[in-house]
Amino acid sequence: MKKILITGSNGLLGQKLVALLADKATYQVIAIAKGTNRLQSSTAYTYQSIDVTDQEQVESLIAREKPEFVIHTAAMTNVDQCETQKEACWQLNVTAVEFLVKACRKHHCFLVHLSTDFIFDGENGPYTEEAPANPINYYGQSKLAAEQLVTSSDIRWAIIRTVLVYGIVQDMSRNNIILWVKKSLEEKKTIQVVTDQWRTPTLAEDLAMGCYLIIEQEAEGIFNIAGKELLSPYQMALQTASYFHLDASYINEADSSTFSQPARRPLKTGLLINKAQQQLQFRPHSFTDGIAKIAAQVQTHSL
Ligand SMILES: NC(=O)C1=CN([C@@H]2O[C@H](COP(=O)(O)OP(=O)(O)OC[C@H]3O[C@@H](n4cnc5c(N)ncnc54)[C@H](OP(=O)(O)O)[C@@H]3O)[C@@H](O)[C@H]2O)C=CC1
Ligand SMILES: Cc1cn([C@H]2C[C@H](O)[C@@H](COP(=O)(O)OP(=O)(O)O[C@H]3O[C@@H](C)C(=O)[C@@H](O)[C@H]3O)O2)c(=O)[nH]c1=O
Repeated sequence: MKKILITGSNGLLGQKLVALLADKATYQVIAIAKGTNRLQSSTAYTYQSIDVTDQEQVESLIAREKPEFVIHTAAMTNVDQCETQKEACWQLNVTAVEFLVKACRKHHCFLVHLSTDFIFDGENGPYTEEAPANPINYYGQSKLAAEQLVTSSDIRWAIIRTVLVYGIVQDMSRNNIILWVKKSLEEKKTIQVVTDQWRTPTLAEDLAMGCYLIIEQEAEGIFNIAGKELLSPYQMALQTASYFHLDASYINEADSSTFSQPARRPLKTGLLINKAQQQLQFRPHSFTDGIAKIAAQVQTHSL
């Protein structure tokens, strides 16, 4: 039985990962998050409240548990908040990674680190794993700095880059496009949705599966794990309306330049997943099948 430690277990990916791995007889799961456990209770994993920005807590946790694998999902994922609270963003997105790398080095853990398409400037996506990074906002800068800490270390590591993750879990840390569009249209609220940004949206379950394939194969290096369709948020909104039979006339086309957000967003990102498809046999759902998967879960979660 292999011990696996998952940080950020209250988050969207964290909850999906614990659900996926706790069911496997070959893994012993330790879920880590700040504060109280928001996952449904189960005997198939243990939970510990740990602040990953506290070096002492990180070091003693890894020393005590000595996991074979650490999957690090915890991060400040509110891109505008990263822009306005730079110090807190750096602490969580970079300094915590430094603590984890040090502890993994000392205790010989394989680190799987989660990263993002926002390390790119969005000038010529979709991107391969080799494309040169050039972040245009602070969140992207922090995630790139964290990648550099991992890649320059001599531990065993994998970096998973992903894009616009959507899904549904208990007490969500952040909203995502499908839930936001669905709720807005149900409430007959008009929404402005951009036509000039491009992403390969990623179903949270597919991302969790990508993490699982990496640890199963102990695959080292950088892997793009994302959906297979390049879509604009406007197209995603239309598909969501159509799936749930909601009135799409509440969806207005918008241009990114009309938005006044603290953080700039890269226009055309998206990640190419050929490497993961070939090397890991990663097979993501289509966007429509992803919406269907959420629809089947909506009733069991309080939004
Ligand atoms: N969501 C997306 O669209 C994308 C995400 N990613 C990356 O994927 C990873 C997972 O993202 P996702 O699951 O969506 O993110 P979430 O925001 O859903 O989850 C992040 C979790 O980290 C927890 N956390 C915050 N601070 C600390 C801390 N000091 N110690 C321990 N845990 C903490 C949060 O807790 P709390 O809930 O209490 O705030 C939250 O549950 C991240 O690294 C992110 O950068 C990459 C591309 C796209
Ligand atoms: C709120 C809003 C968003 N959108 C679009 C823009 C954007 O492409 C998409 C999602 O918007 P958000 O502001 O929620 O998400 P955003 O912060 O752009 O999402 C990012 O999050 C971080 C964590 C990542 O790592 C990235 O991969 C990326 O997905 O929806 C609109 O068109 N209209 C709106 O009113």
